[in-house]
Amino acid sequence: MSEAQDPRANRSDEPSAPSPDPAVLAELEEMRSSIDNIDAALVHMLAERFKCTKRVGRLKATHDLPPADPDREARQIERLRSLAVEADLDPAFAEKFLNFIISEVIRHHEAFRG
Ligand SMILES: O=C(O)C(=O)C[C@]1(C(=O)O)C=C[C@@H](O)C=C1
Repeated sequence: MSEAQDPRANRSDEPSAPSPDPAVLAELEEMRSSIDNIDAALVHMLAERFKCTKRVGRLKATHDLPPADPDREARQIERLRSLAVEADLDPAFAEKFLNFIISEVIRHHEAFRG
């Protein structure tokens, strides 16, 4: 998107925002550093999960089992929704996130079957 199209771009006829207090910037940097650590942990955890599900996919393909198991998914969703509530995370978001991951896993499982 060009600067002209970007609604967040600073318009030349508007004064620029005052520079924030250095203490505010330091706090923002500290929080961003934690966010970066958490994002890295998420990537590593997802990589481990996909290593497991690739083994499951190979096993299912070898033994001619169906890629998807809706009963297992229903139990996973139920469990994650309840964990989300306990953790003060939106359960609908937790469910969407799990479904997003599982749909990618099923795509991998189907590719194993050829
Ligand atoms: O447990 C399985 O049977 C899997 O294939 C793994 C998995 C998952 O990613 O958790 C993926 C697809 C199934 O529908 C259910 C669960």
